[in-house]
Amino acid sequence: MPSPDWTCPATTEPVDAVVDLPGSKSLTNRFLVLAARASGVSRLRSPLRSRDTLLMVGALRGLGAEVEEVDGDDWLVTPGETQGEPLVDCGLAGTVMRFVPPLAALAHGPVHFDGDPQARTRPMGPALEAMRALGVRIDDDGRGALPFTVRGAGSVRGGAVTLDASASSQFISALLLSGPHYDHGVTIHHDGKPVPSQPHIDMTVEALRDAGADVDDTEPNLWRVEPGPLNPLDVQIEPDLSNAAPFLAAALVTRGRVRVPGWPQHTTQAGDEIRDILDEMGADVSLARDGLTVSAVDGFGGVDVDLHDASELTPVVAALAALAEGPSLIRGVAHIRGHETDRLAALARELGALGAIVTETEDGLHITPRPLSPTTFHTYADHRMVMAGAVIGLAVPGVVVEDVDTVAKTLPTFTTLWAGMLGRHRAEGRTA
Ligand SMILES: O=C(O)C1=C[C@@H](OP(=O)(O)O)[C@@H](O)[C@H](O)C1
Ligand SMILES: C=C(OP(=O)(O)O)C(=O)O
Repeated sequence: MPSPDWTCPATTEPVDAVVDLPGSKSLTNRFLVLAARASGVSRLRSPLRSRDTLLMVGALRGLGAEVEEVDGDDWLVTPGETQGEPLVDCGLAGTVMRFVPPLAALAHGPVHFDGDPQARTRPMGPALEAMRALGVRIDDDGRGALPFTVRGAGSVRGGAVTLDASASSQFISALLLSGPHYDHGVTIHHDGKPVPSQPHIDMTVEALRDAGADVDDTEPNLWRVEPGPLNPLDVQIEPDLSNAAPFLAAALVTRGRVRVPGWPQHTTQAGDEIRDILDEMGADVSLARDGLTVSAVDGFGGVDVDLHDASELTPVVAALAALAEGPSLIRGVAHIRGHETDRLAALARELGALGAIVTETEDGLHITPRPLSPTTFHTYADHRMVMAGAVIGLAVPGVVVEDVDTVAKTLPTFTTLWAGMLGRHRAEGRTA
């Protein structure tokens, strides 16, 4: 059932706000997976609580781990053995549908996987084939997608495998995260068009090393993780930088100022690229000890940007592009047709309906701004479409974002934070 529509708050005032963002989805879900089979109890400090991370918690509990809330803000993760025949609900979470099956292969018995209707069309084929090549039995209906059953045999041979990860970096991250538990570890060779989202693979490698794993990523398109136990973790989760993007974009749209405290000086989060993009569009961007501050006094221009490494940013950058003073070209993101929805088609349709001239290219979008008129902004179960609609709605009074709660995939508090940023401390505008 779709959730309520949301009339986006518009403003003619410059925003001047400090926005505290909850933790990173990608970091939270990696550390959860590593902790679920570590050699002791791990502590995740300030993890993200959102649909994707709670689905991950549910999946790992199904596989026998305990996840317990402590001190109001942290999670303690205690590894355990799988009981029964769990059904893992992946929702629409790429991290759950890709990261959990290689772990489930270590269970003693079958583990079933399914998810939202849209999840059944997200690419999984190369990941399933690679697992089979490493010795895992999987039953599926031959489409290379959810639903499927992993027939856990208590151990996995592992070893070397070649796969095409051009549809998603998560295929590589998934095998690496469970590889230390395989008899021969895992050596992954990518063969195909360039792998997207390199920072997310770097994040996986760094998280594995935090847990004491021996990983070799020195050669392009080749990754090796040695077999061996993982140490328990005690980690502070960074704020989610991709979720920060719409708030920072608001500084440009309103000619205001937004600060996000806790912005890391060093990070593997792909969302960090938003700093360069906003700078190129004409914002003042400064990273200091008190966080990242973005401000703007004048209008802002379009960009020509390759988002292959940071494709999560596409919806918000496209929304900004539709409000910019010149045309933009977003390149390198053909694979986001397989994200929560076909994001290129969705953005072309929705920004086009508002009045922008948007052309889909083979690997991106060409956006020419035009005066925009309010309409219903459809979101296609995509949290980042909600964020894109909100950015447009700041400058175009009357934009209605459909199914707003879909944003809970990574940021359940989005509308509250948005209202707070605008100095209106309640989730405004619900019409149903
Ligand atoms: O590993 C991760 O946490 C992610 C990797 C990326 O996936 P793709 O490589 O499929 O784009 C990114 O877009 C997604 O939001 C999160
Ligand atoms: C693509 C995304 O998510 P997922 O982890 O489900 O792939 C995203 O958050 O933009």
